[in-house]
Amino acid sequence: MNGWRSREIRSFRHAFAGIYEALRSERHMQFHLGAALLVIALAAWLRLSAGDWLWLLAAITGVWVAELINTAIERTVDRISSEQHPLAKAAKDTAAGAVLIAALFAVGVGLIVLGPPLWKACFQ
Ligand SMILES: Nc1ncnc2c1ncn2[C@@H]1O[C@H](COP(=O)(O)OP(=O)(O)OP(=O)(O)O)[C@@H](O)[C@H]1O
Repeated sequence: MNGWRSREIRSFRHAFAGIYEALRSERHMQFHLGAALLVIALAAWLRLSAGDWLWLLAAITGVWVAELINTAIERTVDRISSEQHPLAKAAKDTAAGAVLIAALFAVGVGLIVLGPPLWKACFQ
């Protein structure tokens, strides 16, 4: 039981270390953190419904997961070789494409969910 628990704690520690490392080294991750905090603050200020919160949290999670996987793929490709190769380019570009799709989804959700109540709060 104790062994199982310490293994679980170690896994959590490794996962948090990965998130910290990505945040420390990737300026895109820092931007995503700032954007997520801003969106959460706005959602709290606008007192959005539980359904709206779910859309926002899904969008934030999607971007973070895509960016973390993108970072892992970049690191793996760089670890294998620093030589220029079309497959290395394809791997990195495809991973970047995943981030782009998640980010576009997040922008869409932000406009649909935050746009109308924000407009109302600011201009009506
Ligand atoms: N080994 C390689 N072989 C061929 N093309 C590469 C290679 N490494 C990077 N590239 C090309 O350069 C682009 C930028 O790669 P890089 O590793 O600098 O990531 P990045 O765009 O700086 O990402 P981030 O800003 O998130 O760190 C890649 O998307 C790819 O098109």
